[in-house]
Amino acid sequence: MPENKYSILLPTYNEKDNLPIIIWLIVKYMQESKIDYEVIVIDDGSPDGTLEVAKQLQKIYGEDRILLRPRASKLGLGTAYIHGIEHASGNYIIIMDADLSHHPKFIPQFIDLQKSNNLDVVSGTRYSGAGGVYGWDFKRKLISRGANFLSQLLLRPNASDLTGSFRLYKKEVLKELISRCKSKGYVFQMEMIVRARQLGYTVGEVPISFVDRVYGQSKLGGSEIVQFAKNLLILFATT
Ligand SMILES: Nc1nc2c(ncn2[C@@H]2O[C@H](COP(=O)(O)OP(=O)(O)O[C@H]3O[C@H](CO)[C@@H](O)[C@H](O)[C@@H]3O)[C@@H](O)[C@H]2O)c(=O)[nH]1
Repeated sequence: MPENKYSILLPTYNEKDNLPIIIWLIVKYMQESKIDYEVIVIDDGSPDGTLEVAKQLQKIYGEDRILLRPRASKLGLGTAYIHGIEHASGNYIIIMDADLSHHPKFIPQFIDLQKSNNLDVVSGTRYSGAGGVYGWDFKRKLISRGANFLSQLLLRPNASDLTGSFRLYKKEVLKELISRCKSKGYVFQMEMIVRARQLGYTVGEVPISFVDRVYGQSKLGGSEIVQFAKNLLILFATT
């Protein structure tokens, strides 16, 4: 049987300070665990020069390990994932934020859990077991908890962290889920898990520590929250 390969998708928008650290950590943990991998950076025309930094990192770690799949302008997180998957050569896809809130040390744990249970999806959870959130102010914690509570109530997905985005998928499963998901914005992450459950795919969870970014800014604003509430209700009505 051919060896497994893991394609790690890193969507970036203004992450020039975080990118060298996250990529260094990914390389470290993948090498230590002897896991075959590639990192795909999907930068959306970041004005801070993220792509130039990514090009330097490609020179350091090699073009077979660090792939650049930039787009000219900010087209959003959901379509960035789709763009990355189109270029992924791995049979497994790992999706994570590039801002250091998702620590690469959890990747081998995701892989171990997937392998030992042949799971279709492994989702990082901040709201179960040893999982947690560090560095958020009260308002941001309330938004995240509120969003999770509301979605648990409406969708009953049997998953403890619906809004998180640190996940591992079998590539074929991810492609099918994407083809069925209609949500845009932050609700997209949620719909992926809901659809996975509906289609009978197996979902496991790994508790993760989510640490708020030190460099740069979150792209979550008031309009995203309003959009989230609207899209959640649409998802509720259509599932
Ligand atoms: N290519 C691309 N990347 C983007 C874009 N918008 C954001 N990103 C990248 O996507 C990652 C997450 O973006 P943030 O803006 O830092 O996310 P957040 O508001 O902190 O939200 C996080 O938490 C949410 C809920 O807990 C999650 O739902 C969300 O996916 C993310 O993990 C970062 O790597 C960021 O650079 C975009 O339009 N295009």
